[in-house]
Amino acid sequence: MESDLISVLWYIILIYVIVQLVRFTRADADLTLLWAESFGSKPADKLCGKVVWITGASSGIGEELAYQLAKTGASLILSARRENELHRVKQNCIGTNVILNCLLMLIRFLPFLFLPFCVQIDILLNNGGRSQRSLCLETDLDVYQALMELNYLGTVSLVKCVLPHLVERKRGQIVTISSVAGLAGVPLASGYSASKHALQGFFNSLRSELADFPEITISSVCPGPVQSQILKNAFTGDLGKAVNSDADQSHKMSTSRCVSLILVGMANNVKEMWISEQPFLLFNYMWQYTPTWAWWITDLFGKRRVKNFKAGMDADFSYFTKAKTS
Ligand SMILES: NC(=O)c1ccc[n+]([C@@H]2O[C@H](COP(=O)([O-])OP(=O)(O)OC[C@H]3O[C@@H](n4cnc5c(N)ncnc54)[C@H](O)[C@@H]3O)[C@@H](O)[C@H]2O)c1
Repeated sequence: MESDLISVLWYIILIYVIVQLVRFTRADADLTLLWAESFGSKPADKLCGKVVWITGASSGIGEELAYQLAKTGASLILSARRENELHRVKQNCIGTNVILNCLLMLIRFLPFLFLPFCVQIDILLNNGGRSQRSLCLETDLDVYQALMELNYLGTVSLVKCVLPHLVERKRGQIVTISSVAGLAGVPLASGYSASKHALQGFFNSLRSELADFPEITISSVCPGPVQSQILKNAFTGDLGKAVNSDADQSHKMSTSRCVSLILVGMANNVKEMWISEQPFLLFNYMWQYTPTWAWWITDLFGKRRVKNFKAGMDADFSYFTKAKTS
């Protein structure tokens, strides 16, 4: 009788483990973030009325962040390199943001009422950045310098501008779009990966320095491949030349899903968000918990990635069964 009970218990545990494994194969974010999505605060409840500064808002993840944040009722400050693209994004946001429309009416008639909103920043969203597609042996030192200046030092300089203001008010949020390349090594992106690792180190240290300010949240977002213009804008080995390829991106996570998860993380003060479809999510867990296996797999796929790149093919497709030409 007792042994029957133990057997039943083992079966229940086995079924539970199988169900969790099946669920994990469909997961596109780490467990904390998925839990927050199901049971945590809703973005519209937490982010409505916040003043959010988004860098790199003219395309990709930054553009989608602007749209989804506008829908929650947040007030936005958008910045990027291309002014005309920013105007396009602004117009699209105004179309969806009721509060922004009301504010614009107020600006027209009572400008002084708008001033307090202009000077206050609740959330700095460090999103602007560029990637890289080149072998270390073929990459000028200038490219490494540019990647560190843009992705790392550019972000640090904005943090240094905004942080004193958050500390004075004892609250606020700094959210930075790092990358899976900030947690793991990525062949053909040694400079990009280094700049994102630098961000991880910086923000993990800063978070602890701010332990006396529990209402200031420092969040790092580590997405895997997401649809955007990142590949088109990526540095090559030559500083003056971008990749400029319109390669198929259908294998990547949709921008809207990635951004909706980022908003969930922001609303629930999640400190590190892993956002990836499989197998990249599994790869994140391996880098964290079984690095020896992760190195072995990185070498295995890295070889194919480099081989495809040398053959003039789209390096990203080396992770998938069918390699496509760029
Ligand atoms: N798309 C992905 O697969 C992916 C994965 C992980 C992390 N990320 C990160 O997400 C962030 C957004 O990238 P994306 O994928 O949306 O690419 P994207 O190229 O579509 O957007 C990048 C944005 O950064 C801005 N930018 C680039 N250089 C700049 C500069 N010198 N000064 C100011 N702004 C500049 C661009 O104008 C653009 O608005 C980046 O930090 C990137 O590293 C992207």
